[in-house]
Amino acid sequence: MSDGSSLCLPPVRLAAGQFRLPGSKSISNRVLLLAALADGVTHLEGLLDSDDTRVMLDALRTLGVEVDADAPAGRAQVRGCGVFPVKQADLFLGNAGTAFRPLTAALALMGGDYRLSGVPRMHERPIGDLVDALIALGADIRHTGTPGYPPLTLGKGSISAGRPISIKGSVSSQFLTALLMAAPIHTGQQSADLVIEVEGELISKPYILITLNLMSRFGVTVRREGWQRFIIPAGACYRSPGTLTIEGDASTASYFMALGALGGGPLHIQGAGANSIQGDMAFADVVEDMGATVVRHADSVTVSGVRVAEGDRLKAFDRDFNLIPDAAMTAAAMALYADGPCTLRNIASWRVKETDRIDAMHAELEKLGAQVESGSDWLRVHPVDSSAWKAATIKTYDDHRMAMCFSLAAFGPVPVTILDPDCVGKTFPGYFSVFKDLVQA
Ligand SMILES: O=C(O)C1=C[C@@H](OP(=O)(O)O)[C@@H](O)[C@H](O)C1
Ligand SMILES: C=C(OP(=O)(O)O)C(=O)O
Repeated sequence: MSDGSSLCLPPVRLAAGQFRLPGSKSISNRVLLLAALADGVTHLEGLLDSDDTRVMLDALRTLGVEVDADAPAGRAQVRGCGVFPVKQADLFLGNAGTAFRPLTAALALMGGDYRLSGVPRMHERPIGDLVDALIALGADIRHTGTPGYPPLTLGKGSISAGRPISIKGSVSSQFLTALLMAAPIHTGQQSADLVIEVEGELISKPYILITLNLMSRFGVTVRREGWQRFIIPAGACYRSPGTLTIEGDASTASYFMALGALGGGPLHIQGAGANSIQGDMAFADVVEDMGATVVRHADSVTVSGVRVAEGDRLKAFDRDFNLIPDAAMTAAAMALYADGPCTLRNIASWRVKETDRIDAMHAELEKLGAQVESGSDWLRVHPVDSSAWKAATIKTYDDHRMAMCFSLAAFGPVPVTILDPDCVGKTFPGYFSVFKDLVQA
């Protein structure tokens, strides 16, 4: 069905079965960097094998870190080296925010001649708040293209962290994550604590909890005062935890929770559950509120639901999605089958991700026959009556989540064609083959 550049999905009615999630992108890229900075060898299990982890692995190897990876098996062995031995490198980081932002901070604190670049869209994704915070600390960073955006050129700098570092958190939580993860490069040699203060609003907070959890697994416990102040103790430095198993990706789980909710289920999703450290597991509450039945196990979730292809409807919602911006896109696609208009609020960060996701969602949902409204930080989707569905060709804007979300349109009565389905490779190259195994006409 796929000719490489498009994939036509015929209408489906049912979804059931079981499936193991690929490793979490957020955890994989964090632990690769933490392991590279730590003292000792770290054995990683369950590592995600995708575009985003590949650019991180390639960058670490280029920087002289010894990494022995069996990517398809999800295993890697990383020999940590504290400060990277290669002092001059040109790093290509694709469109991986979880590689670009933390590596910028780590390399800026280490000092060296580095150039960091990505795909054209990465050069439209802001990084100015992080760069300003690092420059205030004494780092030498220049924007070689548009001010405030990659590509970046890093130099030696002269780091002095006597005063609290201030970082804005209203554009991306990854800036605070980057400073937190890099901080021990500096604190390791200092006799004073390092204080990071968040200036103004902080979005996507659960990702900060992932960062703090993983830092503590590598021996660095950060003191947190609400969401305003983070204190990294003097002398803090990373130590390998030995072996670390990465849980399944909770954002990816959202597509399968949606499948169970729309296609009857039961759909048993293995690899992340009630014990997960990922905020996106809260998407289980969203599908439950829409009328699905969710059973939460320690590291799996089972979702059963209605059969929208037979005319059943999900309950409409009006909610704030700031804490789960990635899984929120899945809710926007599920809104096609709701019993009233669904409103997603507080999602301004969508505009600076893989594409402008508010505009992209708006345009593509309309092609299916939905009435859609949107504003600077919100989106409202009106459900589609079965007679109003249009067989559409969906643009995916090189955004893996657009492609995965729009597979859910296959529960409508007409075929849906997904352009460039391979863009799912950013986080889940095998998505469409698993999708086809779990659905039935
Ligand atoms: O830290 C992370 O792993 C992430 C943080 C979120 O970004 P923002 O903080 O920019 O919302 C999320 O959208 C991204 O996919 C992964
Ligand atoms: C926003 C995303 O990615 P990134 O880590 O590149 O920010 C995402 O995966 O939805």
